[in-house]
This record gives sequence, C-alpha cells and structure tokens, in this order.
Amino acid sequence: MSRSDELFQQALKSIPGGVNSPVRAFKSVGGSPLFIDRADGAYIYDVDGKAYIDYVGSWGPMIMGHNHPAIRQAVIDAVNHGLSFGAPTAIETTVAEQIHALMPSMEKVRMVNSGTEATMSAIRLARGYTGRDKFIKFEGCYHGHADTLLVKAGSGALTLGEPDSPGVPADFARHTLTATYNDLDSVKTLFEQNPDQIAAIIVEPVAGNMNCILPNPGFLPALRALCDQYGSLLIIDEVMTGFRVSRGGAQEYYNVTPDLTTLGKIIGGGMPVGAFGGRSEIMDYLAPLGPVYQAGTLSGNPVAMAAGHASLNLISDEKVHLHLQQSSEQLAQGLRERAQRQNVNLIVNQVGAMMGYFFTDLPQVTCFSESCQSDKERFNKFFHLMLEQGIYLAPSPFEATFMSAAHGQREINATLDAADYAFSKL
Ligand SMILES: Cc1ncc(COP(=O)(O)O)c(C=O)c1O
Ligand SMILES: NCC(=O)CCC(=O)O
Repeated sequence: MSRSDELFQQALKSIPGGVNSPVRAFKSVGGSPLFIDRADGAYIYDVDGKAYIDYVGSWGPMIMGHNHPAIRQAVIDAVNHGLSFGAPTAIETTVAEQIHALMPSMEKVRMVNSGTEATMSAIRLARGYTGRDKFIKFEGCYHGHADTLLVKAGSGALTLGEPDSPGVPADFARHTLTATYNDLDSVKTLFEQNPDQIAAIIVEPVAGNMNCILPNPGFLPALRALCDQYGSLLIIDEVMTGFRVSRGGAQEYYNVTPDLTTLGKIIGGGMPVGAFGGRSEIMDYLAPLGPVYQAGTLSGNPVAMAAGHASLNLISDEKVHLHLQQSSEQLAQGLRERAQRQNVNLIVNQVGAMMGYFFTDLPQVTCFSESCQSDKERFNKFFHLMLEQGIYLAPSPFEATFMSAAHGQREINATLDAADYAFSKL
C-alpha cells in the first residue's frame, strides 16, 4: 500500500469521501487520489516521493507554476504584518485597480473568498439591480455550488452524475433557466417565453467544466446584444478564464464587454480569493452604498491580497502570455499529431493557456451533449497510463487542462512522449 493509499484510508474515516472537494476524489477515473507533499514550478510531488508534471495547477490558480518565489515572498511579507484586521487596507484598492487595468469593464470590484461567492453575489446583485428574479445559465457550465447555480451544472456535479443536486429546493431552481451552449436559438426562446423577467445571463466565456469548449464566433457578442435588447445584464464568469485565456481574460480575447465579471483562482495566486465587479452604476447598488447586501469577515484578507497582487503583477507581463500561448499550442498540436499517428480519434480544443481533449468520433465538440458523447473508458485508461508515467492530468473527462508559465520544452516533450505511449496502449 502506498503512503497516499494509507492517508486516503485514514481520511475516509473523518472527512466525507476523504476529500474537501469532490473533484479531488478520482471517483470517475477509479483508484485513489494522490496525497501531495509539495509542489514547485511545473511539478507536484506526492507523499511517496514521486514527481509529476502537473496540468491541474490547483484547478487553475497556479498559472505561474507552483511555489513561485515572488508570490511566496509577498505572502511571507504580508504575514509579518498580521493575518487579518477586518478593516480596510491599502492593498485591497491596489488589487482592485490592478484588476480594472487588466479588465477595463470592471470599473469597481468587490473582493470575496471564492469563485462560488463571486457568482452567488453577482447573481444577487443582478437580481436586485434589475428587480427581476430569473436568470439564464448554460447546461454543463459550472459557476460554483450556490443553490441557484447548481442546476444542470458541470464539473464535479456532472462527474458524479448529479448536475441537479438534492438539497436545492425546486422553488429556488425554478428561477434558473438553462440554455444550450453555443445555441443562440435556445437563449432567444427563453427570452421570448419570459419577457421582462430575466435579470441576467451568466456564462463561462470558454466553458471549462464540461471539459473545454470554445464559444462559436459571434456567440458571446450575440449574448451581449440579447441582454441589451431585453434589459438584462451579461455576467461573464471568468473565474477560470480570467488572465488565463489572455492577459485581459476571455472578454478581451473575444472582444465582448459584460456588465459584471466574476473572478477567482488566479487573482488569489493560490490563496482563497474571488471577486466580482463591473459597471460602477451597478456595483454601487451594493451595501453600504446600495440596498443589495453582501459581506465577508475575511474578504480582502491582506495575506490573500498580497498573493493576488504578486500573481497579477507576474501575469501582466505580455511575454508570459506569449509563452503560455506558444506552449499550449505546441502541446495541443503535438497531442493531435500523436493521436493521429496511433489511429486514435481525438479532438483537442485550446485557447490561451486552457485546453481540453476528447476521445470522440465527432468532428467537433461545441456543447454539453457532444462532450457527453466522448469515450469515458478511453479517457480513464489514458488518464492512468499518463499518471503511471508521471503526468498529472485532471481526473475527469469534464475538466479542463491547464498550462503554466513554468512548463518548458522539457515538460512538453516528456508529456508528448508519454501520450504517444498511452495512445499506443488504448
Ligand atoms: C467558471 C467557474 N466559476 C465558478 C467556480 C467556483 O469557484 P470556487 O471553486 O472557487 O468556489 C469555478 C470553479 O470552481 C469555475 O470554474
Ligand atoms: N473545474 C472544477 C473546478 O474548477 C473546481 C474545483 C473544485 O471544486 O474543487
């Protein structure tokens, strides 16, 4: 029995499922999860001392690679000043300004502690501001685990076969309307059926929780136009895509301006941080200025802000994104070529430092139902063949794959060599 197995058996006795977030549990790929001892750059090291090239990156935040010296030092410096004050600090404004500079649509920003809090609060604000209750989300998109958003959700909910969770009263869920990703008609129909009732559309601008699905050209601008036509707000959920798809997020890459944006992951540099922001006029509807209540004991925590500030400083450098883009393209193309050589039907979707691979005979994957048609048995076999060779991929066919700035030629070559072998064994 490995040390990871031992620790997992022990954890199962005191933690539900042995994990503090379901996606970590290896439930869909089988086997038991690796317990991690430490991580550095492109590598994570398990408690049995084995090194892995990591494409999970703590589910997104570690875009600069693990344990980056500048982020680590910023945290240490902040800790030396005290852990939390529950009163304003200068760095909260600094980070808000930094976010605004990178994403100009975020005129004002409120800090929270997770992506879930960010989307939950953005929905409440959109409802309060418009005076409407309903909103539209897309099937297979995941926006965290707030009640009204756990409807036809992606990520772990989908992996475990529970996209509509028990515990969410039907009365709450009935205000959540679901449309099909990349299908504008499905969105138009909902607007026509619910005139003057829809507060907002919330969308993952690149869907990363039903594997990785890119928006069709014109899809996001058309959502913008529909929101304008019907007096609804457009909320772009950039928790995953923010500063990953490009320096200014997916909204910059696809040239679409939301009313509100939600962030998480990278803006915390590995610490628990989320944020939401947008047009001042809407954001000023929040307490203490406006009537919509939203709060948090640890929101804008100085240690977390220091990590986020350092993370955003690093990712602001255009050269970092150029490198990320090149290495991601190289990995995506390399996977396509090697799969083809081994007669494995594979689709790789990639944009910026985000990608996803599907074992499928379809010509393209553009929505939830197409993602569900991919071969899960093949995925699981591939996952374990890669893991055995020291490549740590997301343990579910419904998760995205993340590149970091610490992944260099050596890591990409090693990954492609491992994939070549894995494809030959499928
Ligand atoms: C697009 C998106 N929105 C929201 C969330 C929720 O963030 P968190 O897990 O930090 O609550 C996630 C991931 O978890 C996500 O990928
Ligand atoms: N794509 C999945 C996530 O980003 C969330 C991770 C988690 O819930 O632990």
